[in-house]
Amino acid sequence: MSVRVVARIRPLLEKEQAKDVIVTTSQTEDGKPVVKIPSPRNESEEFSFGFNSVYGSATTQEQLFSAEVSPHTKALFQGIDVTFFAYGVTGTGKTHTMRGGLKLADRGVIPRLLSNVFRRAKKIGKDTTGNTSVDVHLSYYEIYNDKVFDLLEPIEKRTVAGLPLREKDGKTIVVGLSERLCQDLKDFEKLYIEANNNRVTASTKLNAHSSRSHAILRVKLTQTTGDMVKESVASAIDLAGSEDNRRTDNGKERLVESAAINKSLFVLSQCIDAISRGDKRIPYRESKMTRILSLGQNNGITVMVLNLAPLRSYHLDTLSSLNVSSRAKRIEVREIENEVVFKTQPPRAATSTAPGISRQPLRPIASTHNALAGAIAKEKEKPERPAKAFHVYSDKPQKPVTRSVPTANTTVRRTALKRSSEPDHTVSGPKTTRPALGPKPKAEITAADIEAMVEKKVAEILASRATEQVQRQPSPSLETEAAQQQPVHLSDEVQKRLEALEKKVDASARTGDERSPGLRFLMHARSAKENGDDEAALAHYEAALPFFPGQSRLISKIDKLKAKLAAKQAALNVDSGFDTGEGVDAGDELDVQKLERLSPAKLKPRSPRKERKRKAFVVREDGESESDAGDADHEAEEDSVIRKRKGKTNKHKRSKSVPEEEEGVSSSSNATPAAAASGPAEPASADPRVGKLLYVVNSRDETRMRELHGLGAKKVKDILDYLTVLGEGRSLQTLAQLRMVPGMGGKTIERALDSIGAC
Ligand SMILES: Nc1ncnc2c1ncn2[C@@H]1O[C@H](COP(=O)(O)OP(=O)(O)OP(=O)(O)O)[C@@H](O)[C@H]1O
Repeated sequence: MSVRVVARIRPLLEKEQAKDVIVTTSQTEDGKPVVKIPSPRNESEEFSFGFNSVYGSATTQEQLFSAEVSPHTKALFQGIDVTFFAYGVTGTGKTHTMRGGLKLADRGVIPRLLSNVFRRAKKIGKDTTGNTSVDVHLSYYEIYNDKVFDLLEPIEKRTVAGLPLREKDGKTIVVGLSERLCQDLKDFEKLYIEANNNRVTASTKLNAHSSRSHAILRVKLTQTTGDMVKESVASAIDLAGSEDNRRTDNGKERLVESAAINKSLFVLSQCIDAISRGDKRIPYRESKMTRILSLGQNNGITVMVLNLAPLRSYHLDTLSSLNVSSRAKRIEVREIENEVVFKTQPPRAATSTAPGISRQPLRPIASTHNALAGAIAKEKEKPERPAKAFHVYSDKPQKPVTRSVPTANTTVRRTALKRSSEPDHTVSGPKTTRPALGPKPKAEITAADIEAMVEKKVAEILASRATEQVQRQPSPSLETEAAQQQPVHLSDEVQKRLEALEKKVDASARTGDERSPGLRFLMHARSAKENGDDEAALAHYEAALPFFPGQSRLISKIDKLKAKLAAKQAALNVDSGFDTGEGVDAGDELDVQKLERLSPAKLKPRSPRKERKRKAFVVREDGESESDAGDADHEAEEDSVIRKRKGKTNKHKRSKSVPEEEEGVSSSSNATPAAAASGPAEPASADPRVGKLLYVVNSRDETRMRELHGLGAKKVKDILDYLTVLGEGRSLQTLAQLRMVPGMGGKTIERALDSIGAC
């Protein structure tokens, strides 16, 4: 079964006006529900995105619950895990959907679900005249700035690092998470209200109670009949909203949070993309949220609610979330009942008797059954039933099952995956042994920490893509590989620009300019853009925004890239034929020709002549002339940031050290990216070792690089980082280029060449 994806459009709020509504609901001719939204470039064109269900602004909480949640409580009691999560831009109604208001009619999915669970549990007890008992345990935690905090514990107990995650028996575990027994709805409400007070919220202009963290509620049901114990979990997740910092007027701290939130959502969209493409490697591990959500790895039922605001002011963000969520429909999950476990000796022994139930953190199930999603067209083979792999649960030494289950006399019949009843002896000591955090833990998370985290994640994603690309290629012998390799050339001009920018960033970091991380992001963004990787460029520009709040050129670049990617995605949807009736509707007003005009990666190959012409004259899809105007302006902005700082801190040195750098940049502003990318190549070296060395480097294969003399872990990492900045599919062509990598001096290269020669 696929992830069920439903869209919910919120009503207009006070002060919002009907004339600004651009998102509407509709149906295809064969009755499939769609959300419609105009193209940001041409209002007369409309995109249609299909979902399993679409709920308009008049939908009540009761209606949504009855249609999307209530039917799954039966499955939950059958032992199937269920996950509901709300996704969408900030202020679109995720918290309203999940939590809702205090009035009875306004209550959201979570209180209604609990109410259902208790009612059903009571009925089961009655129907079985007490033979079956149902225990309900609650865990509630948040992921704030990529750290996990227990919401059922007082804030003073939080540690700086938050709770660690661990993989165990195919599940992602939050180590040390507390669990509370709830007898009835009143118990739950008390706990839930208290916990929500702990949740990190802050005011923003857009939404007075905007949630700054992802909140995950875990409801564990333990049904005991005689010596049989069945356990299942309902997870209800209210994701933090991606947000547009222009509209929120965020302060610096909020901007840093925002970068972390946007990044984790970016990683989620990367996971969805990777799954729907059928990639082997899904980047779950790049963020805690995706690791916990394990979308597509979890067995059971998953319902994603896409919350939408109907307004024009959300246009691009809405389009982007429609794109992501419409792809999520392709994710396959398995509805597998959890195993019944019989009361027995300590479950740890049971686990040790169950061979083969160990998690392969990144691939196992996703790469098998969700390879299906992307490969639906490729092959219809049924993958093997996987070891069960999901859930968000606590492995804290246990109360629930172990407490109520005798520890002798009975045996385990099946593979015991009674994870939450397993005492975890490997878990480190109780949380109180960790250094307690002061009342304001947020103060300890610096902008630099977040910046490093964000940068690392983006770099990792890009690096993993690159690695994957290398892995996909067959691996012929070194000689033939080196000979066959056709590196993409970056001209001297482009190299100079990147080098100059890099110097500026370093200089800015040395003098402690707090915007230096932002400059670094800009550099990475430009590099990605040069290389045609718009997604990476967008991610880096967005990461840079908090450091240059309100900068119009940067904002405009982000908008243009978003529009470009949205159009590109829409074009791909149509092109692949996948989304007929779902996603962009090929039968609608859009046609391939129109999309082609919108799409940056034109669908049809051009003749070389046309291509040359295009490079010379064409206006890029993002609205910038392919001549230098756009980049030059932007560069000027970056330069001005640096010049201002230099003016302040280093005036007297400027005349000596700056000209070379500035010359590099200003001359580069005259170079068009297209022209630069097609500039003349440097002559190839006559020394055959050079080709081999460059081949090994460009393979991005860490192990092979480490085999060369002089390339230790740090240097290899520097090379990989440099290649990441260079972009996917790009490579170093000359030793001169290799020398630009930090730490790759002449001696190092000589040693590496010698070792190549020796092998
Ligand atoms: N279906 C709805 N009916 C009535 N009001 C709604 C609905 N959906 C959202 N709202 C209102 O819209 C505002 C924003 O909603 P909410 O706080 O749930 O957004 P959110 O997506 O959770 O935002 P964030 O990501 O910032 O937490 C709130 O005032 C909420 O009451």
